[in-house]
Amino acid sequence: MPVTEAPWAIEAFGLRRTYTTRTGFLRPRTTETEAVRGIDLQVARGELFGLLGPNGAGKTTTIKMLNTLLLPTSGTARVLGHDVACEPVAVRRRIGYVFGGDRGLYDRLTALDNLRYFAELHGVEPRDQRRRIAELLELVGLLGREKERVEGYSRGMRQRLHIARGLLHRPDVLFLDEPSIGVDPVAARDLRRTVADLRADGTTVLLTTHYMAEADELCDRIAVIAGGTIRALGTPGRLKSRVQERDVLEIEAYGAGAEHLDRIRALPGVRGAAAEERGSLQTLTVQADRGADLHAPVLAALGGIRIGRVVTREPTLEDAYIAIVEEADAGVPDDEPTPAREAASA
Ligand SMILES: Nc1ncnc2c1ncn2[C@@H]1O[C@H](COP(=O)(O)OP(=O)(O)OP(=O)(O)O)[C@@H](O)[C@H]1O
Repeated sequence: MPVTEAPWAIEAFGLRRTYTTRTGFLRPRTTETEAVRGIDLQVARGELFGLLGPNGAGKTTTIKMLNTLLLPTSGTARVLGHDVACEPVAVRRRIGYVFGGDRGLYDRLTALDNLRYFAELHGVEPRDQRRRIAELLELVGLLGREKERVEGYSRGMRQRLHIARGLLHRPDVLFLDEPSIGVDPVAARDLRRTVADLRADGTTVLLTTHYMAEADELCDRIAVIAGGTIRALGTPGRLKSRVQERDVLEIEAYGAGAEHLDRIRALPGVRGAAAEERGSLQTLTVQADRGADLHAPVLAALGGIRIGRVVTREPTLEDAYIAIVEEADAGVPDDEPTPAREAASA
């Protein structure tokens, strides 16, 4: 019988995961956290798919179920046609997993020795190792630096070495969990280029990131997860179209509190307001109906506090993301089409 390859690189249907934790010694208590509450997802072969969501949304839990590190509480998922729960070995053979941060490399070894060690661990044939490692060092831009100890590497270089490590066994699907965390902007740009090259080579990539510009630049499609469910799914353009009828007012402020944001949210024409803190400076982002001139009323709502730069700009993917997550927080029901719902309505 001819072997037919699955059309999708990744599929998930009704994927759920609940964590059970026990606390207390004398009076033990069990707490249940529903981290993922029914995710439906289909990622095409060769696609670069982004998972975005606030802290605790369930992104890492989803990735860990898809890459066989965690068993789903219910639902099913397949990678390249292999069921993650019933055929974990077949799945592991075809995937790579790269996570951000400092774990997973041997600092006292050179980059080359790290890659040799992991090549052995992944069962890369000894005669292929030298060529494969050279290819990967070239791909991630570390050729010429491979004989240096990793302890002297910058964060960006470490991340690129992590990616090389994850690709040693030529996986068809690569899970990249926050690769650019803590990496400076120039190194992050180099990393993005490496990720784009992977996609150009035909690798399917599932990427989680908190950097919207990164997701906008790289991803073919994005799913926004909040509270353990997918709240929006589509191309970056499609997600941005959700906020295209809006203007965004950006205000630098010093000392704005929750009461100021509430006052702004109550203004007619305002669709949402969020604040990002950087030291004593806050950047307030106010989304308003297009054409509603809110300059004066917003400044009045901030009466009494020091204001810096004020600009009106076009909405970005980040604004769409904020709008989606705020709707989720406000308990607005989500009406995203999912594979399961599409099949049900067909
Ligand atoms: N091992 C665990 N035991 C208990 N609860 C957990 C465990 N791991 C995660 N959680 C909880 O599950 C929820 C989802 O966590 P998860 O790490 O999947 O989110 P995330 O979207 O990856 O967040 P972040 O962006 O912060 O990495 C959170 O409420 C988290 O506290």
